[in-house]
Amino acid sequence: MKKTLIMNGIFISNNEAKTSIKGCMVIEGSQITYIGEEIPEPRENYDEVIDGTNKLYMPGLVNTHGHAAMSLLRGYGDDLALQIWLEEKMWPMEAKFSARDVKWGTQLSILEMIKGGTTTFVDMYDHMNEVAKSVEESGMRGVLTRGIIGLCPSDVQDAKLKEATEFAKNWHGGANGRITTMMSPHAPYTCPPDYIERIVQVAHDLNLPIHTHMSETSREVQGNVDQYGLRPVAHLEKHGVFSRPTLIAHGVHLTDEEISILKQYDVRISHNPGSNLKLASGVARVPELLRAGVKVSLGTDGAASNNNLDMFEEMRLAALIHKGVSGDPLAVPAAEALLMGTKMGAESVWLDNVGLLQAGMKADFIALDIDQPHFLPKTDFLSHIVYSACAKDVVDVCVDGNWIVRKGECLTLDEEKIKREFEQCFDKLIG
Ligand SMILES: CSC[C@H]1O[C@@H](n2cnc3c(O)ncnc32)[C@H](O)[C@@H]1O
Ligand SMILES: [Zn+2]
Repeated sequence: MKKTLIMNGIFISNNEAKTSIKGCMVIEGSQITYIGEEIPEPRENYDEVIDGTNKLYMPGLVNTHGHAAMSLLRGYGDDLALQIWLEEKMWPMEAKFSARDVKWGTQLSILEMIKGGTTTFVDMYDHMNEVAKSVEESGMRGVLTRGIIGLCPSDVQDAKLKEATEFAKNWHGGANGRITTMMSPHAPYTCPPDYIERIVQVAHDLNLPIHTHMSETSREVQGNVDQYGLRPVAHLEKHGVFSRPTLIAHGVHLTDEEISILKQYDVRISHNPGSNLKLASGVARVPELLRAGVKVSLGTDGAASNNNLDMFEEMRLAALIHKGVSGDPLAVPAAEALLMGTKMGAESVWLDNVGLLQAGMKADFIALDIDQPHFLPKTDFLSHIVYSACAKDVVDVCVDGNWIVRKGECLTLDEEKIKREFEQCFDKLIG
């Protein structure tokens, strides 16, 4: 088993008294086995010794909601509200997407994500075999799910459910355990109740979690009340969704009572501040959710509603917007925002062994080049990560003990080829 020593680095630690330590980290196979100030064994005992001078090591970022292939729609349909954006812009274009489009759109997003420090991402889309194969090739982690929109004839509903089931079954535990799967009714407004119940039944049969969009806009909430006489939380509860472990994307419009129901069921919320701001959906009640003990993580959503996949930006937005809205500077402190982007993100997708630099955890970590003006003074690196850093600062990325980015270059995917193929797909789509 390969044994690597990284020395002279600064490491973000989970020790509350000391948020970073100057020292070294040891990786054996796919695991972190040591982190501390001293070198635990003589240097000759290691297969690889890395000088971490001027590097800040931190856990890889976990993006808990997105649609990677939507990079093909970046900059298309800007400045619209969700429902019009979906119905008039996204869905008509997505109807033209082939498996090849999803492959190259996804690979472009994977490149953007891993070069920017994201080591795990959640993806809800169509043509998911292409996404899974791309994750496998890239070396990163993926929590993948075929998103199901049920506004279609019953034979099409049946076919989509079958495809989602086969995908979830075939890929759960795939890519050496780096891929896990979920079942996904797209949203309460796109899946009739009986269809939601059938999807929940499959999640029970396969022992898998559910991932869905919910309570993203006030229009959605009102529409649910008008159509079903219930707000989305009560509606999904009634149709059994929360009987499975559940990850909700957005959860912007929630009452106090709904927050306590979500807590009771241990439902997790993927907060997507960039997308919520861009689509004018509102600002999620993150401080209240956190105070109630709900697990809140961060997602970018797709590149068409963000318009990048930079998780540093989401951490910064999460730390800033809730201060602005509440008038409370402690609404989301920097340390909480970092946890949301790392450990809470991992826990939100039921990965308990990633998201922290600690012995016994998986070696999913990134290094930032801190020999740059915006990392001075060398005082509080946790603060610098949340308030000052960005995706471009990432130089090295390791997932499951394997380097997938070194010196800013992706080692697993062919960047030039991906850009070429992506542009060909795009030209064909608009041609
Ligand atoms: C069926 S695959 C996923 C589906 O979701 C759409 N989508 C992208 N962003 C959002 C969002 O913020 N709310 C709801 N739905 C969204 C995407 O266009 C795909 O059709
Ligand atoms: Zn989404």
